[in-house]
Amino acid sequence: MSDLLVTGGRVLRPDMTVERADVLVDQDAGTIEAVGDPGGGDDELDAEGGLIIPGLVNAHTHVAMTLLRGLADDKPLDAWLQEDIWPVEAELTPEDIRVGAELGLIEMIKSGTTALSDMYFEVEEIAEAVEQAGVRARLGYTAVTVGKDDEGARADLERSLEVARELDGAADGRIRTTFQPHSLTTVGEEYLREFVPRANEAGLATHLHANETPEEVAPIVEEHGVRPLAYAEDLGLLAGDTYVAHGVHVDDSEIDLLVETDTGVAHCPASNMKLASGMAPVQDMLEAGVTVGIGTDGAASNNDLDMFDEMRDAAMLGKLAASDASAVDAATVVEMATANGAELLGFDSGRIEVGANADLAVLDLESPHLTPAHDLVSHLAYAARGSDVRHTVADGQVLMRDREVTVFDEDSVRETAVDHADALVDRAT
Ligand SMILES: N[C@@H](CCSC[C@H]1O[C@@H](n2cnc3c(=O)[nH]cnc32)[C@H](O)[C@@H]1O)C(=O)O
Ligand SMILES: [Zn+2]
Repeated sequence: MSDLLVTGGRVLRPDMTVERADVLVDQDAGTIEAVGDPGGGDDELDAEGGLIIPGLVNAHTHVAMTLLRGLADDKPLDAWLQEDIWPVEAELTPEDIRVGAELGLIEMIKSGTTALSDMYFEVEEIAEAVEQAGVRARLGYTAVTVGKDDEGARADLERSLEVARELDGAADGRIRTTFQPHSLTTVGEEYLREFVPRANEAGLATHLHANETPEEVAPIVEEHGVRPLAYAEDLGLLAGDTYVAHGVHVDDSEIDLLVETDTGVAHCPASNMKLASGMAPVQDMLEAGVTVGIGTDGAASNNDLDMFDEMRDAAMLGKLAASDASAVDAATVVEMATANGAELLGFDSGRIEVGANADLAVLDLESPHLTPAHDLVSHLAYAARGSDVRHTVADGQVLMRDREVTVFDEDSVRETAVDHADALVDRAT
């Protein structure tokens, strides 16, 4: 048996208290063996002057979109997707997606993220990158039917079912999957009526974009006479193990539906601000009992994958949306980015506790911007940055030690990514 002792630091416990403790990791089982003063350990990680926190969970992203970072900014969702993003994505090769995913995963590991929920295509490439990265992921193939003929539309949805079935449990169980209709407006009703019941019968979890912009809500209300999530429920989309990305424009009846159907929300504050999509009623959803996690969305609408940024954005935007400075407080955003995200993704992670998955990060506290340390939970939400992470561990394995990523050759991935991004833009323009 091999053990890893994370030693000399303080630990953030599930009840949001901080105590001085070491964490002993069972590397074979990939779980936390002891918290306190267990001693031992075949290997050690120095957490002196640091804080051990659960690895952050990015509940909604498109990890390979790192190659499109900074390519098209300052536009609303529809124009951004149709005029800029989709034409370039049409030129993406499997190799592009592989290196884009590797780059994104390196960025995540370097900012303390140990699990992600991803929506994209060429998912086999993303799965291989995730396997190498050592993190956990919910992956899937995203189906779009608008602009496709019947054959193309069906093939896309079949692919989404097939990928969800085939990749589930890959990478020793670190990879789980979801069925992924892109959204309620980009997949036609006839297709949703046919394929959603099939996904439910196969016991697949479902992840889709919903209620992101007013422009997406209006046509659904016009055509079906009901709010988008009522339409989704009618389609059977909320019957299974489902979570929706965004959930910005949800009314009280839809919040009730989310609670009744136990449907979670991946809140993406930076993307919602950047595309001017709107302000999600996060405090209302949390008070009603909805499980709300936090996601960065893709790097082209953020423009980074740093979950510390995202926690701060979630707190700030949540207060503004509620016109209440006490809304979406520091402890709440930390819980959203850890335990809630893990619950959405279905991983036994997101907390430093004996028996839980050994997914954790060690944060360096000895920096001017984290001094003094009146309240470390406040620092996590409002002052810390991804670059403060010293070590990252997932499934008991060290993915970054003293800021050195151990699972990829960072420089080589960065160089390859630049070449692929340049060639991609040349092809697309
Ligand atoms: N199979 C599809 C690919 C869809 S992947 C998932 C898509 O979601 C897009 N995307 C990224 N961010 C957002 C968002 O905030 N809302 C909706 N779509 C987004 C992303 O660019 C990508 O095209 C096809 O053939 O077009
Ligand atoms: Zn998205």
